Amino acid sequence: MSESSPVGKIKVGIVGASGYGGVQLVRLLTQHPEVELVYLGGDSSAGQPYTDIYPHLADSVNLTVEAVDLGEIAQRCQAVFLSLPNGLAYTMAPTLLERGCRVLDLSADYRFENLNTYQSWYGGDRTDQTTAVEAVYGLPELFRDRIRNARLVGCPGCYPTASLLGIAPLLKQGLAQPETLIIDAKSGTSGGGRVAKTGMLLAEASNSLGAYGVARHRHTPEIEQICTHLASQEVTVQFTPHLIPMVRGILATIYATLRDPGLVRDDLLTIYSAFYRSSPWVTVLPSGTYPQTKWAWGTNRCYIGLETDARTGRVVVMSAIDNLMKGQASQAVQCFNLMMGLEEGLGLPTTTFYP
Ligand SMILES: NC(=O)C1=CN([C@@H]2O[C@H](COP(=O)(O)OP(=O)(O)OC[C@H]3O[C@@H](n4cnc5c(N)ncnc54)[C@H](OP(=O)(O)O)[C@@H]3O)[C@@H](O)[C@H]2O)C=CC1
Ligand SMILES: CC(=O)N[C@@H](CCC(=O)OP(=O)(O)O)C(=O)O
Repeated sequence: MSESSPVGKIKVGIVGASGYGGVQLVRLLTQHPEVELVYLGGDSSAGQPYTDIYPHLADSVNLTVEAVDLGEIAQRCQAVFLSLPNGLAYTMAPTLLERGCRVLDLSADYRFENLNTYQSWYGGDRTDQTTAVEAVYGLPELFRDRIRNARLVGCPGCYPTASLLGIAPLLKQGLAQPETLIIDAKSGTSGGGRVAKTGMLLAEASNSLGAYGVARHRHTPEIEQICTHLASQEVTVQFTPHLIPMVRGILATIYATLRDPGLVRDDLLTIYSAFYRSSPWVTVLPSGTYPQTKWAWGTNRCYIGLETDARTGRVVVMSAIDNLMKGQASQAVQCFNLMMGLEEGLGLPTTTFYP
């Protein structure tokens, strides 16, 4: 591993720099006051100057994408972000850790405590059990202290981030019946990544709305794993994702039956505000205000609003994030800040462009 640069900045690399996660990371890390971006890696883009892929970054970055060489990466970088399709990070992270790098994986490879769960949803042949057990789930609002001490962080999926931040106070404080949880979530098309897919063509996705992965989306076990941890009992959830014709953003609408049907909206808002008192990136909205995904665009924020329904005894929680930011890249930088002993919000955009 290389020493700190002369100016004392942390040398950082990104593998998967040409993708949507990669380009968010480039934007954030080139503006981060404690980071020197020294390495960009990829596969089909290897050999290309980065600004041939993203000309709008011509004034910010002067690097060429390189083929992945783990020894070379470890020599040049103190921390590495892996922004790759599922199933690749686990072939790279053990070597990078062994050679002294901190690793932040944006894929699903290091999100699961139990590798059997990973393999039954994602396939693959995992032999990195020792590495996987040391990984920390990168949701700072729930696991801040563990992330501070981690060498390897498995950053959450976009739907799990929106869902879990909306659900956490309900389960942690025993306010809702866990078995009644239903999550109805909508995502913009950038959630599918930059790789060409027919369903993401303008002609297919625009002016249309539909569910997919019903009762079998791979974010279900990820959400259930953390819900089980929060509730201290086995939790299953009904999770239905939808593709919505917008570029960025996720809105998760969460339904659950309250244990005490006498609880009203303002009681719950008080509890939510207290729960997130030390989490400045979660904004609990005032009574009667429900979040819009547009408010979170380009920021690391999660906006939460809620309502109770005395007729059904349910609470309805609405949670909005930018899938590429709090749902992916900026959350990874938030974790990086914690791992490196920096102020948690360093270099993270706080306010959206609007409208
Ligand atoms: N998009 C989203 O909203 C979210 C995505 N994620 C996760 O983050 C990860 C990245 O997603 P996203 O940015 O959307 O994906 P993209 O499809 O946009 O980008 C994938 C990147 O992986 C690189 N890559 C693919 N195969 C290899 C390989 N064998 N070796 C080196 N590089 C390779 C590609 O490089 P090249 O172009 O050079 O081939 C490309 O840069 C995924 O695991 C995704 O599930 C997590 C949360 C939210
Ligand atoms: C709209 C859309 O296609 N979204 C993606 C979510 C991508 C993501 O965050 O998934 P991982 O990080 O767990 O791979 C999907 O549903 O597969």
